[in-house]
This record gives sequence, C-alpha cells and structure tokens, in this order.
Amino acid sequence: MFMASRIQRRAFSVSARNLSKVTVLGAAGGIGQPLSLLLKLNPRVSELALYDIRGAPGVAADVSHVNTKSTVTGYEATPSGLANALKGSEIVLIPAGVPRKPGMTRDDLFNTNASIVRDLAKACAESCPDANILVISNPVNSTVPIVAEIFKARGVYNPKRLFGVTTLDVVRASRFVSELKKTDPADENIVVVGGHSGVTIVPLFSQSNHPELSSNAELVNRVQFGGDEVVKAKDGAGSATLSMAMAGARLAESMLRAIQGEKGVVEPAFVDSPLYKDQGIDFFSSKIELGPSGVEKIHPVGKVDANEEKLLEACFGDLKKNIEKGKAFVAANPGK
Ligand SMILES: NC(=O)C1=CN([C@@H]2O[C@H](COP(=O)(O)OP(=O)(O)OC[C@H]3O[C@@H](n4cnc5c(N)ncnc54)[C@H](O)[C@@H]3O)[C@@H](O)[C@H]2O)C=CC1
Ligand SMILES: O=C([O-])CC(=O)C(=O)O
Repeated sequence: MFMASRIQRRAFSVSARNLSKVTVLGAAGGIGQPLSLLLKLNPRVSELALYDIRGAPGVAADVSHVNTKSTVTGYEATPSGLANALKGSEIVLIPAGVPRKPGMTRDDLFNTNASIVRDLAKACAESCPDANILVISNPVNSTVPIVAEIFKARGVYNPKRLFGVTTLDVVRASRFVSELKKTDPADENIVVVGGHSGVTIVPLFSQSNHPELSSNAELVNRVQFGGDEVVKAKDGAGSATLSMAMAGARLAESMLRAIQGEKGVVEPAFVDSPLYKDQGIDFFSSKIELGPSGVEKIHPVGKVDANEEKLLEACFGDLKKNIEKGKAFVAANPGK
C-alpha cells in the first residue's frame, strides 16, 4: 500500500516536471505571433497563455488548431486577464512594446517601452513571482534593470530568474560566420557578450573556430548592427520578428530542458551578473548554465584578444549608462 502510493507520487512528480505553462506578453505582435506558434510546436509546453492589449484571443484561436497536445488560451486585455495569463506560469516571454523605425536607435524606444515593461513586470511580480522572466522588449539593456527594480520594490526579486534575451546575437553571429566560411552554422558557436545594442554587443571570435575573424572589423560591425539591416529592409514596418521568434523559442526550449531536469544546458543571456559589478555594471550577457532554479552558473568571459579588449572597453561605457537609465526610470516613475 505504502509502496504503491509512493510509486504513484513519484510518477506524478516526474510527469509534472514535464508539464510547463508558458506565457507570452505581447503575443499578437510581429514577434509574439510566430513565437507563440513555435511554442505551440514545442512538446515541452503543456499550456500556452497568450496576452496582448489587442488581439490575443484571435491569435490563440488560430494557434490552438495546430495539432499538438498543449492547450492555448488567449486572455482579454484586462487586469484579471493579465493575472490569469500569468498565474502558474514557469516561463514568461515579454515581446510587448514598439519596434524601431529606420534612423532610430534601440534607446529611442525607451520612452514608450519603459512604462510598458514596468507595468507588465508589476503584474508578473504579483501573479508569478517565481517564474523565469525573459525580456525581449527593447532596449533590453534598460528594460531588464527595470524589471529587477520592480521586483525588488515588491520584495520578490530573484536574480536567478530574470533574463534579457540576447540569443539573436549569437544566432546572427553563427550565421554570418558560416556564410563567410561556407560552413554549417550548427558548427559555428560564436560567443557574444555584453548587452543588446550597438557597441555593447561584443562577439568574441578569438574563442571560435576562426580566431582570425576578430580583426575583421566589417564582420564585427555586422554582428553589432545586424538589427539595423532588418530595420532598414523593412523600411518602417518594424524590426526583426521571425529570426527573433526563433531565437526566443530557442532560449525558452533550453530553459524548459533545464527545468525538466537536463544538466549542462548553456545559453547566452543578459543577467544580474557579478562579472563587472566592480565597474558598476550590474547586468551583463555571457554564457549561462541553466538549471531548475534559473541561472545555475555564470560563465566568465574568458580569454580575449587585443581587438576584443577594445570592444569590451567601448561596451562598458554605453552599457553602464543604459542600465542606470532603467534604474533611474523606476526611481522617478514607480507607477501605481
Ligand atoms: N531582444 C531582441 O533581440 C529583440 C527585441 N525586439 C523588440 O521586441 C519588441 C516587440 O517587437 P515587435 O513584435 O516587432 O513589435 P510589434 O509592434 O509588432 O508587437 C508588439 C506587441 O506588443 C503589444 N503591446 C504593447 N503594449 C502592451 C502591453 N502593455 N501589454 C501587452 N502587450 C502590449 C502590441 O499590441 C503588439 O501586439 C520591440 O521592443 C523590439 O525592439 C525585436 C527584435 C529583437
Ligand atoms: O534591431 C532592433 O531594433 C531589434 C533587435 O533588437 C534586433 O534585431 O536585434
């Protein structure tokens, strides 16, 4: 009798680990829609919750016809709709906010997106304080510190559970190198550290299969300003959405693998990091080992060459300002 109930309990806990609710805030947008589709295709997701200020129920109805097992619910744009979308969620992806138009920097999005992210962070702090929060909304270098400040103010900040999504930078870097070298991008794992805008994006080619590429200024520039290529080509209709959806889905998949027990899952992400705190930089993207509790281990930047040292110097200045701007925003505009 005792044995049977123990076995039953064990069976329940194993299957429970393989069931994860994932929420997308901004689900009806350019990123949100393909991201929701990719998450619907992921068998590790059991429940997909879609929220937006407009259109989430429609996107959910559409995606829900895809014949995989997960349930999909689109929530109304009301405070209770948002709270219900978040309750019980293990991973919350946030692509809510406006994208760039040609001529804008990511920082130009701050005035609009800072308050959007602040208010969504408040809802997360209330309804799913233990979830892993994956921030896609730009400028990531500032929106991630905004989420941290909001969680801190409510006494629920867990630095291991907050991630700025920088996956697209490594996706681009591996593709650009593979185009240049005529290789398979799957074999080109390029480390990219720092932040997610312009010179704060620092590719470390010296650690790759092609260390000589660190002196290829054109390639370095292409990785740093890859987002601009898409903004220009879309000509006013937004920025990267499809490649971003793939990158966001990749990070979510890695996180689900780690939550569901796989060891040694490593992805880059912009996290609360000790690496350069002595220089006043509280958040930094480097390789992160993921675990059931979120950040398991933050990898150091490792050996860099002289070119990359210069890139890091340039990164630090901008990154520090971007982070401070996010913090100052919450201090001056705590909201309701
Ligand atoms: N981290 C990264 O690597 C990347 C980040 N981005 C950023 O992602 C963000 C979204 O880009 P797109 O999807 O192209 O924009 P979009 O305008 O197509 O979609 C944004 C969606 O957010 C929704 N939204 C706005 N305020 C909201 C709120 N308070 N609550 C819930 N939803 C809300 C809108 O209704 C819209 O459906 C932008 O800030 C963009 O710069 C874009 C590409 C890469
Ligand atoms: O460039 C943008 O504004 C969107 C973005 O973050 C990217 O594509 O990396």
